Amino acid sequence: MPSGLACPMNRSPLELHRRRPLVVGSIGSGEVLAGLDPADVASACDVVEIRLDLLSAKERQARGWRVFEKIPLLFTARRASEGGAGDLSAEQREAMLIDVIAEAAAIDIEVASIPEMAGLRIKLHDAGVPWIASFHDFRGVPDLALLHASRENARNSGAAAFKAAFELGWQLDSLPALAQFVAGSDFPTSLMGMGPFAPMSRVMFAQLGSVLNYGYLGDTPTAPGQWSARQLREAIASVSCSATYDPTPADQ
Ligand SMILES: O=C1C[C@@](O)(C(=O)O)C[C@@H](O)[C@@H]1O
Repeated sequence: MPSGLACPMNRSPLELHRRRPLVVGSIGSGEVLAGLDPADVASACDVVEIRLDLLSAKERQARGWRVFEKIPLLFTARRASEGGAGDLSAEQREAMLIDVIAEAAAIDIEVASIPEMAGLRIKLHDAGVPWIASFHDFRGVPDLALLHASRENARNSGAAAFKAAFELGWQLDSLPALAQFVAGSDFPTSLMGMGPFAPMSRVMFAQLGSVLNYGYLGDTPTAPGQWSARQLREAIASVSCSATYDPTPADQ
């Protein structure tokens, strides 16, 4: 199901499509943000994620992300229980995200934060800015029923896509069901492992139709086991598209 994400400020729209896995370059500190060359970033990824929770108040005010004027920006203010820094309250995170709506191609809202971000979701709807419903488990592979319920919650709440990141160690027997969760979905979905098998899982899930695939920019990973965005882009590009398993018609 193609899903055009409208973008303010003339940034190119994000087209979420399982046959075109996008690479998100995630920025994990103000120092990294200040040191990036926009042309270099544009060649490494399709979307830049600004982790507002990983920037200081001063760095947020400086709005250093404006140098990426031609690259779609995805803003995140991660809740502490899902790996966010600074133990920010829901009110603080919502205020940070509202402050960047005009610059955003998309906003990340955890599934767990959907109820408390009602005000933000109304503003995003009014501004025509899509949001990605996210889910994180740093301890292991989540129960598949929970993943399905979370994705339905995301869909019913108006998200443009569902994304889940989870620790992937030796639970490799869970891979066939996870593969089906992505490849068999009629709703834009992203999956990614973290930890020991993160790298291979990110290429595999991209092959299976994961729409947003995260790597880091600069030298600071924003999740355990990430590739750099450039490495991930090259790895995804180097696997055969004909190997893509897609049980649904191409126009879905
Ligand atoms: O949700 C995600 C995905 C991520 O956790 C990853 O596993 O690459 C990295 C985070 O910065 C981002 O917000």
